[in-house]
Amino acid sequence: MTNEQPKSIIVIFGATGDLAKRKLFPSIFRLYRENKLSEDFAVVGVARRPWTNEELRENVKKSVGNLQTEDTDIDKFASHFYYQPFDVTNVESYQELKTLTEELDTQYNVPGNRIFYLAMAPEFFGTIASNLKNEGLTATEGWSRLVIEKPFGHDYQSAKELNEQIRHAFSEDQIYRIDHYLGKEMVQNIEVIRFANALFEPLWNNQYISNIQITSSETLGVEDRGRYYESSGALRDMVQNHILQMVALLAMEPPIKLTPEEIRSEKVKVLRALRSMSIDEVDQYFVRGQYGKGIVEENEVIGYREENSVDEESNTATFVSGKLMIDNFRWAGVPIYIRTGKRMKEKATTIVVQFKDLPMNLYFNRGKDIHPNLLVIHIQPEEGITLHLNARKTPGATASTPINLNYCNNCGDKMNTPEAYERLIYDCMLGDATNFTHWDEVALSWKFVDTISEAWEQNKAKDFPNYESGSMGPKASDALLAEEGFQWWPVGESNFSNDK
Ligand SMILES: NC(=O)C1=CN([C@@H]2O[C@H](COP(=O)(O)OP(=O)(O)OC[C@H]3O[C@@H](n4cnc5c(N)ncnc54)[C@H](OP(=O)(O)O)[C@@H]3O)[C@@H](O)[C@H]2O)C=CC1
Ligand SMILES: O=C1O[C@H](COP(=O)(O)O)[C@@H](O)[C@H](O)[C@H]1O
Repeated sequence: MTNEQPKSIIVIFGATGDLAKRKLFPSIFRLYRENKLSEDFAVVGVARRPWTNEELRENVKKSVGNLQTEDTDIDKFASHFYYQPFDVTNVESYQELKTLTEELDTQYNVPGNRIFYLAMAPEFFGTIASNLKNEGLTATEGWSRLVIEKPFGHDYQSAKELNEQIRHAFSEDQIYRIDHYLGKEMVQNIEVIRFANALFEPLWNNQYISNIQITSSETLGVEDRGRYYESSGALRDMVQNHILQMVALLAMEPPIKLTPEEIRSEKVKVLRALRSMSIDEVDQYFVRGQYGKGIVEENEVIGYREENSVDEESNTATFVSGKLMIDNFRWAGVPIYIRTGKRMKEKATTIVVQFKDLPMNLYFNRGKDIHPNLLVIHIQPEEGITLHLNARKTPGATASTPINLNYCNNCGDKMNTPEAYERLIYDCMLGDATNFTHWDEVALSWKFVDTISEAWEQNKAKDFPNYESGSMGPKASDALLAEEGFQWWPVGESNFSNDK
């Protein structure tokens, strides 16, 4: 992060909601605490609840209380927050919002810069964007940017319609579509690990890599989001966005420059090269699962079909694993395995790059001891890298033993690692769209995922629930790799120790 102190008025639509409380207020506070904001900023919260400025400020203080340090004045921070109660479908209210933001420009010395953060249900995105434009809130002397939360559509068609609605009011370079995985330190680090190391980039292709595995497992169930999740499932909730974004970063060609346009253009090429499937072929490449009851972190938990707002015969997948093929020169023949699910054994996001075996290994009994070189990128909860190598441990011995080289990015000081939302809000203030998703990426991801959803809607799962809570998913997910002689490597903490 740079030390610039961008000035803007941030309008949060949905300021009384969960996202604002859990992610947005704390992230803005951290930026303030780290002196990234100066005193020249204001936040206007919008929602229907008849709160006052004081009530919003009290809620802000509550949500950031645990982040306070000795040298931050939480009351002073909260005094930058203002509240405007209105229904976003009510056009007249936007004039009052306009007047307030203009007054705040003068009070906080802000040159007309605006961030409109839509922390609300997607059905309101189009209406808010049009009203902002039609009522003149975007016609200021400074810049205006629109930040949009997920889900961006339900499939390609609905995403396209939503995009068209928004584009009537904002140009593509004013739209910042959030994918919070792109704000994670180690996701941003993929590019650096690849392009700043002479060791990896020459090997980063189908001559030397046998397969890549991306796991994003959660221990949580659907919590109180049953209604949303029933229409989304793991495929739309995680694969269409976060997982495909990681695939694109891992597989893209080196961009000619590190500009948002060049990086995006390389990511788009990967998404275009994803092997498409016919509906009948989906089962060869993808496995779905739904959790039943079980034990997670020593607690008994209920199955998905027993969760609130979930159909007791639900066909929704809470787990997806799949084999992606990228049909281009670099990756032809290298499977990229992905898996994500709720109520799994461990909370971890881990990427494992498995290198091909040597043509002949003098130190191992071939077929018995196989210790391939692995590069493991730990995205969360640990942030770091492990390189699995082979070396002689005992002096004079002829045998080789697997050893791990570990680098941990957040072991020293977890407090100071910026949160994903903190980075993304700051990037947006600076006008850096690198870590936001462009429409072209969203469109291609939906087209890829739509075939799978269609296949699964046509052929209902007959074996749901098919994995126990606290496991690593259904057996068919292991079989997907076993068919080609591979196995899922351990994820999370179990892959982050020196004694393996
Ligand atoms: N919560 C999370 O962790 C995440 C959320 N998201 C996305 O962020 C968005 C917001 O989610 P979340 O905060 O959880 O949702 P909530 O339901 O908690 O909040 C919704 C907000 O919208 C306001 N609202 C609803 N209708 C209107 C209206 N007609 N006019 C004005 N305000 C209205 C509500 O306030 P009031 O009732 O006072 O009007 C509330 O502030 C969604 O798109 C979600 O998918 C994405 C990733 C994670
Ligand atoms: O976008 C989402 O992500 C979370 C997982 O995010 P993480 O940062 O905790 O890995 C997931 O729980 C949620 O269902 C999904 O909407």
